[in-house]
Amino acid sequence: MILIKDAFVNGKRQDILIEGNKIKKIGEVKKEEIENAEIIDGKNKIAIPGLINTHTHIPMTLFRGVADDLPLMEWLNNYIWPMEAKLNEEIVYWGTLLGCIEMVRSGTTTFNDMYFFLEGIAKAVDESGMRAVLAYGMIDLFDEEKREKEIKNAEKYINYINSLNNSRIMPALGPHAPYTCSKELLMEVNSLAKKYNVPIHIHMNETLDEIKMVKEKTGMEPFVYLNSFGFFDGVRVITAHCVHLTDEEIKIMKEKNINVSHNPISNLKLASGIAPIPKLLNEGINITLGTDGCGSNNNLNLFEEIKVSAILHKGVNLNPTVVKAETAFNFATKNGAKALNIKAGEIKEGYLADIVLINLDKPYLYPKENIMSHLVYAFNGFVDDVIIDGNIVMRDGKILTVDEEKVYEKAEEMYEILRS
Ligand SMILES: CSC[C@H]1O[C@@H](n2cnc3c(O)ncnc32)[C@H](O)[C@@H]1O
Ligand SMILES: [Zn+2]
Repeated sequence: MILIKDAFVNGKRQDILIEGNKIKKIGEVKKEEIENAEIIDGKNKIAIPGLINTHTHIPMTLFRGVADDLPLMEWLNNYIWPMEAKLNEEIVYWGTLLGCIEMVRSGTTTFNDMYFFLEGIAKAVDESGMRAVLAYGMIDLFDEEKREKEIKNAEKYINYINSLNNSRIMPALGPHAPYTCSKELLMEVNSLAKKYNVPIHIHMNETLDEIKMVKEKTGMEPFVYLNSFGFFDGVRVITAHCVHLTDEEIKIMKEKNINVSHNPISNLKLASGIAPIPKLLNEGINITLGTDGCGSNNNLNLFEEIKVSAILHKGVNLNPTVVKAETAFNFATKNGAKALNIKAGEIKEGYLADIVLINLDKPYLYPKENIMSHLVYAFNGFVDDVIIDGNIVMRDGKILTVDEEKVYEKAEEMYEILRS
């Protein structure tokens, strides 16, 4: 049992009692209700739900700063993919641990990832104590032999993740994008998602160039094309980016209940464009937030994404009311939980105990009113305590699950291999 005593939660001072991996009670907890509970003093701290990052390539922490100031296709073809050819389980494992440390330190408790070498990723996630949805990233480049290999790999990894029997680590399918995956592969992904009851995580409509490629090949915009062969039918889909969309595509997204992972910083840095979030919100589409990988962001601090999503759309729409503070905060909490189908993203009795505490004694969090505003517009993301699945992962700024110094040392070592 864990008791968070006297924290500021859901608008008032109260206690939070955690039993197992769930929140048992919120309110006043009496001595008789707790046996051997670990007590965390919440005085002067605010408790918020752990943040949910819905689009990452976590081992790409090791690609931070290696190829800046480039457009997507040049970035991928000339820098990222050649370096990714050197990856192995060990490199990915240490890169993932580095990413987990960064996310925990900035208040993220769950992430939705697409990458290669999932055994290394899953091992690191398990050790770090984080919650994650892991998809093997599939690319067949329209080649039949590659397609068969990718489908086998994807199925193998779903079975592998399931075999871990760890409720914090869930499988998904990750076809990279319509410009790198054939129709046959995408149709097989739809069948596998139904067979294993797993979500699909895919890049959609990130740049004008890729949309042009899909239109030249199929005569249709990407969402229209995928919808034409039932890709969105009967499955849960999280689509990253969604920057350039036609009205017809937005209609499909609404009809098919598609979840959007909005990645404003990656989109700005790669000069891909700005997603029409206010328009999607008006249609009732579920908007969540993702950082994307560290090669294009260049960090995993979701608080930055919250702030940018709240201010960017005001600026481009010349309207300060379009994405309000609480709306942006919900992108990173409630909405992310909905997309990933987990009972998290809110501090409520019966919900998963994924809780973050922030010490309010910081110059940028005074005066201590309008806390939601501070979290969105003023906070830098450095949190103090993190509980995931009912376990204390960070306490008073110290990560308890991994040896941080060793990870930093290994990250440098792995980077040397990648750049050699
Ligand atoms: C198939 S695993 C994931 C694959 O995606 C690459 N990637 C990283 N960021 C982006 C992005 O913004 N758009 C498209 N692809 C991206 C990553 O390097 C892996 O190769
Ligand atoms: Zn991505």
